[in-house]
Amino acid sequence: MPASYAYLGPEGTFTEVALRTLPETATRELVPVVSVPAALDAVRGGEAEAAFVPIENSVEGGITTTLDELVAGEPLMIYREVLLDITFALLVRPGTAISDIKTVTAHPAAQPQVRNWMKDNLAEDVIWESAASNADGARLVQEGRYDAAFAGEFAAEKYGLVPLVTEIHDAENAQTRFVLVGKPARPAAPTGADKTSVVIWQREDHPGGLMELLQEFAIRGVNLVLLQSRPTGTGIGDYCFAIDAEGHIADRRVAEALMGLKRVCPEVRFLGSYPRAGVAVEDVRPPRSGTSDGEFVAASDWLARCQDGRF
Ligand SMILES: O=C(O)C(=O)Cc1ccccc1
Repeated sequence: MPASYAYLGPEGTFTEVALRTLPETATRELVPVVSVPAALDAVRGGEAEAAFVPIENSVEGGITTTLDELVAGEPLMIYREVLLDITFALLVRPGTAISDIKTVTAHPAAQPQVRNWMKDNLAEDVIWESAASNADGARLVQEGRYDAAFAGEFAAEKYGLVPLVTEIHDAENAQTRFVLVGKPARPAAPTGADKTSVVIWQREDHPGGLMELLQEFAIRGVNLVLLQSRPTGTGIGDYCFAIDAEGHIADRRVAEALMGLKRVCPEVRFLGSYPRAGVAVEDVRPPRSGTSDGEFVAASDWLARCQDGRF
């Protein structure tokens, strides 16, 4: 049996479309599961080699279920990311007119991307209910549970539906980011256009606390591309921070920043270093003066010589 990747299903999700862009899926069995936690549990339980799940969208920010699952429980690591342009279609059973629509459904992350369109085009009292995924919403329309679903146009045929309206997106260029997650192992070698994800916990609430943590990146010239606070669940005001930084853990400036955080945070969870989707190596900004690998190595060599009295 080939190794399997579990993904947020059922068949026909944006997640599946994004997953199929990864060349290695040609040799994997792709298994749709009902939720993000189910996909990650399949990895934790050893039933799947990896899970593929949405993690961030350009309109609303983080997909909190995914972040919360990665923050807690048995550690997992991100190995790949995929960016997908998202535009919705309004899927209905054949014969449904727009004026017949009393109930609609989709994944909660779809709502902010279709809210204005709904206001302008559907009845004022239309009822929205969340589905486990956009394709699951389509399946529920097929079953007659709702009148319409926002989903990818490609999902229509699978569920015997028709796209009544296509190209629905309140924000131009809306994208969703998906990640391939597995059990911890050595990250792939740097490609030159990489990203490192970590979750950090603050020691205790104090003035400038977050700034002190961010400083570990800033002084080493490491650029951040995501900062998301999540409640730890231990009390009001207790937060951890999910951070994506440019660079790879094999880069000295990133490694030194992580060591700096490890010294001052009660917990640092390394979530992986992996190639950055949509960024070519030639587009990566060169390290700020004084933060290249060569400069870090030269500085530690110099220190060793001082400690030896060999200068
Ligand atoms: O993959 C899907 O279809 C999902 O349900 C997750 C999702 C939700 C909103 C935008 C992109 C992906």
